[in-house]
Amino acid sequence: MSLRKFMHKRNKYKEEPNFKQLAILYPGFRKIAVTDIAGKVKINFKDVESLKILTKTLLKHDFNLDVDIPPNHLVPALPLRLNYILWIEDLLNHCGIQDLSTVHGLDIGTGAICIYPILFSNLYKTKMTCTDIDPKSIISATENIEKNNLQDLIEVILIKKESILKEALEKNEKYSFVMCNPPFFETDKGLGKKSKQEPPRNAPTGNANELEVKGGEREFILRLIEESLEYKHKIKIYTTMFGQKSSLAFLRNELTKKRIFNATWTEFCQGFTKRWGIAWTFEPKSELDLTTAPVIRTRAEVSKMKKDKSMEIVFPARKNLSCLNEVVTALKIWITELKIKIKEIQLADDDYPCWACQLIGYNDTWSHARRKRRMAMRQEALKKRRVDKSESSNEIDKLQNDESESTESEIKSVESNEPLLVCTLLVGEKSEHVDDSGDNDEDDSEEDTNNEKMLRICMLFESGTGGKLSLETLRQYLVNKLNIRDFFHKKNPSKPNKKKRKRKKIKKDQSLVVCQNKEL
Ligand SMILES: C[S@@+](CC[C@H](N)C(=O)[O-])C[C@H]1O[C@@H](n2cnc3c(N)ncnc32)[C@H](O)[C@@H]1O
Repeated sequence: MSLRKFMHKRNKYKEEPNFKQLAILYPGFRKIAVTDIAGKVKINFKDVESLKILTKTLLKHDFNLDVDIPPNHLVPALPLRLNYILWIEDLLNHCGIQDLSTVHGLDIGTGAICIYPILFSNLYKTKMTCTDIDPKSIISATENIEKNNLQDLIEVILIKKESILKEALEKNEKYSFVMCNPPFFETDKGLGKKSKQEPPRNAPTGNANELEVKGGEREFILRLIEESLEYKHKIKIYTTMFGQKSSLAFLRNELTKKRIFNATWTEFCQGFTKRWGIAWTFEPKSELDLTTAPVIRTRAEVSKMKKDKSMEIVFPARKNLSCLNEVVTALKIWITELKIKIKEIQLADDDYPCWACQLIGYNDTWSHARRKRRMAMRQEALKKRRVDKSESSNEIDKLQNDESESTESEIKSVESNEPLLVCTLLVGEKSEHVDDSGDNDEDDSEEDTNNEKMLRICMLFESGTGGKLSLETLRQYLVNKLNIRDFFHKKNPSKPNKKKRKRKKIKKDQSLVVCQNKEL
């Protein structure tokens, strides 16, 4: 499946480049262009030379940049590079920086074209410093910078392998962001491993120095995280890209282990490849909250959530909750009342209308909500009555003791600065829908009898000190708010509700006593 529709919304390559126009305008491109029997102009993506000319032509046509790509070096695919750049722009905007000409960025492992710095300075006049350990890449990068007259904005540093950030931070005290496209593969395994997989759609480019590193991308990024702990606020936003899906969970886990909670991740989707990005900061959340920054997460996430039936609420549409919009509006009100942060997620899923967000709760405002409400009402009533001074002061003391007990455990989680619950919420109308895997989504349609319109809220636990239990209690809270307990009990008549079970138990106990009395 093409991932083009999940590209960043401002990525100009969301629309396929017009190859016919490029062939007319650029003789170099014309040489590699072929016209198929339907009259469509194409190029051979399995040919390295064609890829090189495509990148050079697009840089000229879309950015007025002239570059040389030395032989046997990585040919940067522009849609991915732009996706990463636009995400960084989003993160900077999110922390209040709208004018990117005022910031200074750092690009680790810039490569022979110096692709990220030349695009950043071309697009936004951003000041960039870039590093690499490969002297040949540094020479070529410098030539490309000078060719485009960008030497006032970009400085290049040849660094030693040992440290990732040290030398760049010796040159400049502070950076607004750091970006990095590290070598993906483990030394001596990378290129070999690649050949065992399905043949790549595009010709592989790049040499072992560019693509391989000891320990692979994980080791490299772990080193970057370690070093970030040393330099902390010297860089406002730390980011990196990576190429293996399995690294996502690993790296997020590593950040959590190192108690770096102000972090986020995104997907970069282009053509038929997906890459991932993570970002973290040591700034206080009051100034820069990355957990609420814009991200792109595609349907794989959505499908996963839809398959996880354990944490979902399915209920029939009804007055005031008759469609997706009404449910989302109600949820937003209830969740805001609970002082849970809502971070909307852009899903870019045109086929399945749904709304998704990440919820971040620091305080358990949803457990025992009824008890808390009752307690508040009693306290209010007591204050009003003020009849017997001694009696009421005793009772008020008792209530205050009760309250302080219940809030103490909550305060602990608030003070720890670590969220109690981070979860993803996906809300949609439960309609006939075939997902990516080809599974029909109506497999479990036991609940939607009588052709009633059904709505669905899926909840996926991400992290938090409260564990999955806190998600379950939040689910219970929403079930109560939606007032759909009766619907559940109608569906499962064999399982009476709590009140009925209690009544049944009392009846049973009473009849037992009667029997015992009779026996006596
Ligand atoms: C995958 S290439 C990325 C090139 C370019 N940034 C791009 O996206 O097309 C990785 C680059 O990192 C460089 N590199 C490897 N180890 C490094 C280190 N410790 N510090 C800086 N650069 C490093 C390599 O020489 C190579 O140019």
